[in-house]
Amino acid sequence: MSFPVAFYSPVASITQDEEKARKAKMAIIMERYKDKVLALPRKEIDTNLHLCKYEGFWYHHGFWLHSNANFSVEAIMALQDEFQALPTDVFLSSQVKSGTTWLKSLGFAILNRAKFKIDKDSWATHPLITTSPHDCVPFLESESFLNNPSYANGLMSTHIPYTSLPQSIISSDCRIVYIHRNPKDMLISLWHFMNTLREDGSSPTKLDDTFELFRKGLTPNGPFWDHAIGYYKASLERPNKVLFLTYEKLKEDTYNEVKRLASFIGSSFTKEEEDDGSVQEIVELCSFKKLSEAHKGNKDGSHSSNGIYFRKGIVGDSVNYLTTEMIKTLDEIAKEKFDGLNISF
Ligand SMILES: Nc1ncnc2c1ncn2[C@@H]1O[C@H](COP(=O)(O)OS(=O)(=O)O)[C@@H](OP(=O)(O)O)[C@H]1O
Repeated sequence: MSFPVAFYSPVASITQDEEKARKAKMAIIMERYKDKVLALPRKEIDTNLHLCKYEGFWYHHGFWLHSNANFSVEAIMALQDEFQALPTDVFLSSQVKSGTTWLKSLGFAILNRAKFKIDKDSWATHPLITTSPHDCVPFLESESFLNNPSYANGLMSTHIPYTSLPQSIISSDCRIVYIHRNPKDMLISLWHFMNTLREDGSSPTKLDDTFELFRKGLTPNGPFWDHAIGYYKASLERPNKVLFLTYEKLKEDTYNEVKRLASFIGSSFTKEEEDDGSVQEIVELCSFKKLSEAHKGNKDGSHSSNGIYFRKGIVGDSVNYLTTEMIKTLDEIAKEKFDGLNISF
């Protein structure tokens, strides 16, 4: 399958000339980093998953070489060379399938609440509903961002590991918010997602196979554990700059975590807003229930793919799929990797 051209952009459609221009730009980036990428260790896992290892993490390579490689290692290299963060920027970071869509929704609703009202009567016209969380907050390393950096309105997201972020993000005063998720739930979410993307008629990936890859760290932006550790350590070293959230805590105490998030990104709720129900309205607007109702099953138009980001949205679903042996293996890896660190698994 291929994603719609403007998948991660707020532009529903682009002209043929614009399409030509963006392809030309991506071709330049591909060419610029060709030799560097060719020299990287590679794993051709199957027709849908070709990974290469860069700075300790695995990535897709090539923007159009593979069906779902909207992200690519070339993009990360280009960002490392060129991207300039502003001190006022906010970056929402995550591993895939760890709460990215939720965090994007919350960040966007919080920071834009003066522009896009969050009271129930305004929900129908809110961009999180009329477009999608992924349209509202672009991925830094996505093809559409690289082609349209003007989309960067101060709120961006990324799956890039902390240690590979463009230097200007690390050294500037911007804020980084990371969302971590229990690796077992993340794995099950990823497995379902990969099979949902598989529209080429091939048989679904077996859980055993995805488990094996995950265990070895062979998932896009993996190893999962190293990704979390990078941001966790950064949050300890620079607590005013990096906030480490977890999907589970956000589920358990959404109201207070949303307040904490707002305060961290410099947009605290006033006493008046708390009293008039604004926090609760954001919680509900960004809830799995509201967003999945708005996007799931919508198979028409330019946002046809948005439903794939909503499955169950619960904590602990992995116990319904993983064997006792698989759980034991993953817990042992986490225990060893997260030893001495207060990271949940
Ligand atoms: N608003 C909200 N609240 C709670 N949970 C939510 C929400 N939106 C998405 N989800 C669940 O998050 C999982 C998808 O993860 P990501 O958003 O990180 O996916 S992606 O990396 O952007 O593709 C996936 O988890 P699973 O249901 O376990 O598969 C989604 O259902």
